[in-house]
Amino acid sequence: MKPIRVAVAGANGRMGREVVKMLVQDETFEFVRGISRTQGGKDVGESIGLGSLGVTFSDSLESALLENRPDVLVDFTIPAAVKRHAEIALEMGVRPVVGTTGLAEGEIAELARLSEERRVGAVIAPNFAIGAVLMMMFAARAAKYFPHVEIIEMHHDRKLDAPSGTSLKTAEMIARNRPEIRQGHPEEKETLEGARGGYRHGFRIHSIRLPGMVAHQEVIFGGPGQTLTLRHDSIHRESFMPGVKLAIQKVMNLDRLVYGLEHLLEE
Ligand SMILES: NC(=O)C1=CN([C@@H]2O[C@H](COP(=O)(O)OP(=O)(O)OC[C@H]3O[C@@H](n4cnc5c(N)ncnc54)[C@H](O)[C@@H]3O)[C@@H](O)[C@H]2O)C=CC1
Ligand SMILES: O=C(O)C1=N[C@H](C(=O)O)C[C@H](O)C1
Repeated sequence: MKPIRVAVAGANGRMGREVVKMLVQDETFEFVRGISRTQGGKDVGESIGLGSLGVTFSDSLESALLENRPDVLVDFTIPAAVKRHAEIALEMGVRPVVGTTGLAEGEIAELARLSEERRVGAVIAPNFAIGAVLMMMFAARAAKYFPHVEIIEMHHDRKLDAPSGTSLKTAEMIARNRPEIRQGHPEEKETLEGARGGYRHGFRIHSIRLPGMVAHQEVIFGGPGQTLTLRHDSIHRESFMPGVKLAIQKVMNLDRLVYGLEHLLEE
């Protein structure tokens, strides 16, 4: 079997580095190009401490895709860049696997339309850690029995978007199984702005940003006389790699966009 040719946008970032490390250790993949903003021409491996890989960075996504013709583009960049990256890839027949968060619902819908139009598969997953995906699935299930719920997401303090993509996806999955009820006291008033968190689908999401953290989330359900807490912790970015690997493999056989790794897991 020919290896799957993969380019990585954001290959010099925290997640990008981990993805490159995973790709070069697995012979079913061929890492063909890194895309950066400022590292053009440099050897990716040397820049990220893996030693020479003989694969360079390009500062232009279009040139990288034209020159290297990857099967898949993995994107771990920034909210401001990801939509255009995915569009460029789809237009050039390259399957995007997107981990970058911060895409609005409407932007995901536009990418889904483009993917279907071009019949080029795509995966957008706000969280590639299988444990986090299970937590979201369990939360959706619990919401049938416990409609009162709040989410607390905790991340490192270099994160650009709040709330996290994971918490928004969790909220969306919970909302499908729960009527939109009013939670808390009907006359509740915030005496400190933001104290009750952000409101989404009828409940609250709270974001914590601190050094020392990686990615953590609690979904807390409350009912008469009991609470149920679901918690997931990514304590290292290697936690995301089995999911990235799965998405790269599965996207090869898709002809539309899949939003969420839960749709790619075996029953
Ligand atoms: N889906 C998932 O499982 C996960 C998603 N993330 C998301 O991935 C994204 C990246 O996270 P980190 O790696 O921690 O961030 P980071 O800041 O360490 O890396 C981002 C990299 O993208 C590069 N970049 C920015 N604009 C670019 C452009 N136009 N072209 C090419 N490269 C560009 C930056 O120079 C940087 O090296 C974030 O949105 C984060 O929320 C992070 C962890 C897991
Ligand atoms: O920025 C991060 O680090 C992470 N971002 C994703 C999110 O917004 O949910 C996934 C994970 O939580 C790590």
